[in-house]
Amino acid sequence: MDKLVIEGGVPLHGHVALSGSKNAALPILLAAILVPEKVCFANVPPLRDITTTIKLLQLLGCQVDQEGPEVRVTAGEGLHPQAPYELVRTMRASVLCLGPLLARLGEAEVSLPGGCAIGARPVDLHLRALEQMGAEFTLKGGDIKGRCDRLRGARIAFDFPTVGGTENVLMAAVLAEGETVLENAAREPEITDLARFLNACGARVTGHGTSVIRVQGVTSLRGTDYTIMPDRIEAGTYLAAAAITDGKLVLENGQLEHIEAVAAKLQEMGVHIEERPEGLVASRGKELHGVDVTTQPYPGFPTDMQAQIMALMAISHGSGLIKETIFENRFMHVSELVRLGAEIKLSGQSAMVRGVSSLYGAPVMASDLRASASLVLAGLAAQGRTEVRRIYHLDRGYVRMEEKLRQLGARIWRASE
Ligand SMILES: CC(=O)N[C@H]1[C@@H](OP(=O)(O)OP(=O)(O)OC[C@H]2O[C@@H](n3ccc(=O)[nH]c3=O)[C@H](O)[C@@H]2O)O[C@H](CO)[C@@H](O)[C@@H]1O
Ligand SMILES: C=C(OP(=O)(O)O)C(=O)O
Repeated sequence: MDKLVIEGGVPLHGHVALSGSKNAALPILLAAILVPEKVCFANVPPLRDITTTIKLLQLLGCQVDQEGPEVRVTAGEGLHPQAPYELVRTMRASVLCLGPLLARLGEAEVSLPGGCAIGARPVDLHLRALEQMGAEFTLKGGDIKGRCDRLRGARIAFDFPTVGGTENVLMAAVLAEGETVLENAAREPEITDLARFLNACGARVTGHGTSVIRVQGVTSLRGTDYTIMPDRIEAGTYLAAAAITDGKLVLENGQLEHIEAVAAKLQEMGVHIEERPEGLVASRGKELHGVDVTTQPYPGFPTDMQAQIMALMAISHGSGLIKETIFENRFMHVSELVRLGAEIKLSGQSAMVRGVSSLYGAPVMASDLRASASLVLAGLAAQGRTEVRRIYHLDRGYVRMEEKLRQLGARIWRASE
């Protein structure tokens, strides 16, 4: 197993190129199941989750080839409807093949993903919405088995603006008969990216980016070329890296409009962020201050940035309260940040962070993807040596993070345990 070793205390400087978005690429690659012709994707981030998705597409009968960030998928004849547990358990996003398989084949057999370190992560809202469109489900041996004739359009009002649920239903609706209206739909930029891809294939989706999405079903989709959007969570993480090390970074292809809530909180803390032609420029102001943060669905502050802003608050002046409202167990990084000298008190879904003047290197354990990123950030700021173990979590979502950081001046390397 690999670990990252960090000698902290070096301010980061330079340009960093953002990779394609993991959370956009995963559903969009699976949406290719809907398209019988070849689809050519660019800017696909070379990540462990992408490799898993490609394996899944191949198991489902798609032809896939990959050259770096370019991935070509053909979902021709002879598709299979089964997504096995071995793959689904390693990547929750696998459940997003349910909507496309039902729409394309009229059947799907996808293992129930189960929970993960950050929470239970149920899919009841996905299933209920697909049932409204005519699908029938049974659960046997841990597998969801779904069947339908051609799905029919429906008016679906989500109880909560679920990101995965909106994606699954949106993909199912593009080939359904008639109109589907999704109310209280998720508004995340990754949903917009998915809708744009589907429209490029001939789908008729409007309203994406708002909470009411309308889909006029069509009978088939055609192949296209599509470039995945840049990763806004990677962007937020590097903004935090500039601030926590007291450096100055230019995030090439960073888009402020996708991370306004994050930028606003960082600015409130004292970070300078500017949008320039060369990218987003971030540097620390004179002094950083703690702020209160509550995670919310987009356009609110993203849960995927909660751990990283906590690391930054750990070395800011004053205190701040962080409330996590999306996942019930997304505070696993707290005890590890405390090992580095942070002062954080947990109470239910809230964490009170009292800034300290410095952190001190220590061995720490990553429990999930963004927790890993927060420990790397803290390690970059800490005095002495930090070792972050179990970084397979980090590799699920950050492209060559240690190489990118090293190019910015960080003393960080990968070693095996
Ligand atoms: C709203 C939100 O911030 N969603 C995040 C969530 O998406 P992801 O798609 O994983 O999760 P959802 O948006 O669906 O879930 C958000 C909340 O709804 C609940 N829920 C969801 C589906 C369902 O069928 N039943 C149900 O009860 C979940 O338990 C959770 O509390 O994790 C991703 C990875 O960290 C993030 O990129 C998304 O931004
Ligand atoms: C937890 C995350 O991803 P996933 O939904 O793939 O687990 C994330 O992107 O922060």
